[in-house]
Parts: sequence; C-alpha cells; structure tokens
Amino acid sequence: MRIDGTPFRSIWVDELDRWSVRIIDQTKLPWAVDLVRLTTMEEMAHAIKAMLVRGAPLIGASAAYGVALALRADASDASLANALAVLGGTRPTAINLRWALARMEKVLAPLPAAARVAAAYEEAAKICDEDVATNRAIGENGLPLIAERAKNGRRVNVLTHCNAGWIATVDWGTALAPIYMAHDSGIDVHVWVEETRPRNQGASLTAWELGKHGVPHTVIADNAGGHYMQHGEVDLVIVGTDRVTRSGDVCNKIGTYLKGLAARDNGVPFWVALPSSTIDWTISDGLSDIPIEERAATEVTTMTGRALDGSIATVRIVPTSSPAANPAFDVTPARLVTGLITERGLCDANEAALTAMFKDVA
Ligand SMILES: CSC[C@H]1O[C@H](OP(=O)(O)O)[C@H](O)[C@@H]1O
Repeated sequence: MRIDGTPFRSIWVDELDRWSVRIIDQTKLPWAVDLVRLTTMEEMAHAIKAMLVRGAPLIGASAAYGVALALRADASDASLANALAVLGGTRPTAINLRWALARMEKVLAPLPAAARVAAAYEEAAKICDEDVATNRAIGENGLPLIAERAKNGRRVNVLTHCNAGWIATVDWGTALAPIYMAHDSGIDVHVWVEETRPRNQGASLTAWELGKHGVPHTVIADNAGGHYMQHGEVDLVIVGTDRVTRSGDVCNKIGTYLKGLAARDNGVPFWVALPSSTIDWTISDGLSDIPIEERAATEVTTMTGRALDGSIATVRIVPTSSPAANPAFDVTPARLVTGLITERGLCDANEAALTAMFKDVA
C-alpha cells in the first residue's frame, strides 16, 4: 500500500546491498515511519518478539528472511537448525511462524551449504509475493460482503478489532483488504476501529493505515463495539486471525471473542479473513489446543503515546502495587463465526467446509 503516495510493503530486501532486510518499525507508529535495517537473524528474532513486525502473515515472512540472514552468516546445518529454533521460539500463537519455518527447512535442509543462501532469499521472496497475491484474493472474495450492503449509495459500517491490515501482512492485509477494495471501488465504507487494549494496535496501526489510504473511520474503545451493534450502527464485523483450527475455531487478538458474542446477540455477521497458511490442520479444539501468548504485564500497566509537547512518553496507568495479567489472544468458537474469507473464497467455519475447500492441503 502507499504511505503518503509512496508504495510500500511491510518488509523488503534492502535496495542497495541486496541482502539486509528492511522493515517498518511498527512500535513507532503512528508517530514515526521508522525504516529499520536488519542484518542478522538475531535482530530479526528480536523484531518479531518485540513486535516491531507483527501480524501472522508478516511474522511468517519475517522469520523466512531471518533464516536467510542466518545462512548468509553461516550456511551450515547447525546454523540452519539454530535459526529455526531461535526464530520458532519468538512467539507461540500465530501458526504462520511455524508454517514459514517448516517451508524454509523443507527447501534448504536438502541443499549443500553453498546453495542455501540464494535459495533462502528466493524462498523468502516467494513467501512474500504469494502473501500479496493471497491477500489481494481475500480482498476480492470479501468485497461482495460489503458491496451487497451498499445499495443506493448507502454507507456500510464495518467494525474491526486490532490490526489485520496491510502492515500485518506483506501487503493488502486480510480483514482490511475487502475494505480497501470497497473504498477504491467507490463504495462509502466506514470502519469502526476498536482501539484494542492493551497494545492499542487498532488505535495506533489500523487508524494510521486507514487514514493514509483515506478510508473513513472512527476509533472507539473496545467496550463500545457492542453498543454500536445494539444500535444498528454495525453492518458486519471483519477481523483477522493468528490461527484457525480445522473445525473453524478462531484465535485472534484478545477481545475478539467478546465481539463474536456481541455480534451473535445482535444478529451482526461476524467474518474472519485469513490466508490458508493460518489454518492449523493438526488441531480441532481451539480453546484447549492453541497456545495463548502471555505478554509482559507492563503492556497493561503502562501506555505509550505522544505527549502534548510532541515527545513520546510512557506513563503508568495502574498502581505499582497492583499485579496485571496480559493474555494476548483469545479463541472465538466456530459457532460464533458467520464465515471465513479465504484466498479461495468464502467458507463456512466448520471442518467439512474447510477440508472440502482445501482438500489438497488439509
Ligand atoms: C493478519 S494477522 C492479524 C492478527 O495478528 C495480530 O496479532 P499480533 O499483532 O499480536 O501479531 C492480531 O491478532 C491480528 O488480528
């Protein structure tokens, strides 16, 4: 997508040296667009763990380039194994991390060391290019869900949670892809952007990227989403996901489950957008089988933003004596999901539909 008219992806190989990897440091958004140059696997692992890059598809693409950086330094079997282990240990929930590392290992392990670096960069580039095409297809497949509600120029209100936009992927995004396509086709689409406590990725990332693209949006507290649904202000919910089970259970940013409950209670369609690389075919029960990342309590007890003097400040919002807990994701049972928007089309959130649509990979 574009940032002030300049086309960007969220990750790319440095144009000058053709081997280091560039990312947008998402912890600096929306206040600064900081393009960081990564030169080692360890730097990439940190970028994933500290969420300079985040979002299931982008985590996978980033890990793939992390393997390439590792092999550029040392293309031995031991170096490959170490890179897979270190990168694989950065974050536990998004299945795309495991998917991308397994794909890199399958390509690289059989090769002689001398052939591995070029092959690693080539495979990482393929993962990125495929992600862009996949998300474009998700946008095209999800567009009718918005268009069918836009009859006679009627404004369509979509609620989303967290950030599943172009910066959560290599480009286009998942949940936001249909929204971008609807906007670009002239549909009057408006987005309720839930701030998404505690990391506020809706407020800081989704609002930023929608604003850069000129998509009308309103940032709201997480607790306001149900209220707008009750008052008929939400035509549909579209969220992203970090892992979907073969039975259609959806793991996504903490708070998504509550949106699913509110949507069901108010008859609002609740759609989940995902590439098939986010489906974990090895599990069925999301609640018992998906590892939920527990992040630092300071993400709950503090907030970071721009002070009135323009400086970036972090403030405590919880008494120092109060402990805090910070599960980063929750699981929305398939029964609350209206459907899945995939690169192959719209799919019911159940095993029969998923295995039929993806019989070649299920
Ligand atoms: C397109 S995946 C978006 C998904 O990833 C986010 O998690 P995180 O930012 O912690 O990597 C969030 O759950 C989004 O819905």
